[in-house]
Amino acid sequence: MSQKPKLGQNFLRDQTAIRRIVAALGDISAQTVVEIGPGQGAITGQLAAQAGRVIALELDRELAPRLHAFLGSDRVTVLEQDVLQFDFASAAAEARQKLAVVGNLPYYITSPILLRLAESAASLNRAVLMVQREVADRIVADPGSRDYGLLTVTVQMYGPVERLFTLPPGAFSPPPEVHSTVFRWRFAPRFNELGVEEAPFLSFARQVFALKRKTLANNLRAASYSPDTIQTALCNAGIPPQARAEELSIEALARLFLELRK
Ligand SMILES: C[S@@+](CC[C@H](N)C(=O)[O-])C[C@H]1O[C@@H](n2cnc3c(N)ncnc32)[C@H](O)[C@@H]1O
Repeated sequence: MSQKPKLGQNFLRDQTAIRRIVAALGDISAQTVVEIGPGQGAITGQLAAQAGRVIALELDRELAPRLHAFLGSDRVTVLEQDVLQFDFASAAAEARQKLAVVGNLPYYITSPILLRLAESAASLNRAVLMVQREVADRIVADPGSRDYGLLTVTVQMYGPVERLFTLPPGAFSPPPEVHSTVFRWRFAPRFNELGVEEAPFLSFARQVFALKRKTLANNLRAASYSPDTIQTALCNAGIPPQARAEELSIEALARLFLELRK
C-alpha cells in the first residue's frame, strides 16, 4: 500500500508499542474511544478487541474504505473525516459519556489537533497521543526549562500530562525523520480553580510568550500595558521585575493575569 507523506503517514510497526499505547488508556471495556488517523489500523485492531466502542477518524479516502473491510466489527465505526472538523461534543452526547482519545498523530497538524482537543475538553476524559519527541518535550516541560512556553501552558491548562515512552524512527514504516513520544493527557481544565476566564487568559499567555528571551515586563509593554501598571502587578503577584515568562509557573501567570485586570 502506498503512503502519503503529506498526510503524515508513518505507520506504526512495533507491536509492543501498540499494546502499550492501548494499555495507557486504562480500562476501556465500557469506553467509547475516538482514534485520530487510524491509517492501516495498527492501533485500531487492538482497540477493537478491548474498547466498548471505537470511532476511527481517517482523512485519507483510500484508507477509510479499506479500514472498514479490514475491521468489520459492529463496535468499530470508521468515518472518512478530518479530525479538525469532528464534533467531539455531539459524539460524547450520543455515547452518553466523555470520550477517550488515542492517536499516532499526523505531525503536520499536531498543534491544531491539540487545540481542537483542548476546546473539546468538556467532552473528553483522557487522551494517549504520539507526537514528535520535541513537541512532547514542550508539552511536559517544567517552568524554567528551555522547552517551557505557550504550548506547555495551553495544554496543561486543560489538565495534567505525563510522558510515557519514546520510539525511534525504525518503529514506523516509512521511518519519519524524528523520534516520537507518547504522552497521556487527563482532561481537567484549571480555569475555575485559578479564577481566570478561558479565552482572555489564553490570549494573555500568547502575549507574555510572544517575544522569546525578552523579560516579562518587556512583553507586557509590547502588549500596551503601562510601565506603572506592570510594576505594580508584578510586585503584587510576587514576581521579580526581571522575570521571564518561561520562569513562571501556571499559578504565577494566573496571579499576574488577575493583578493586571484589577
Ligand atoms: C502517523 S499516521 C498513523 C497511522 C496509524 N494510526 C498507525 O499508527 O500506523 C497518521 C494518520 O493520520 C491520517 N490523517 C492525516 N491528516 C488527518 C486529518 N486531518 N484527520 C484525520 N486523519 C488524518 C493519515 O492519513 C494517517 O493515516
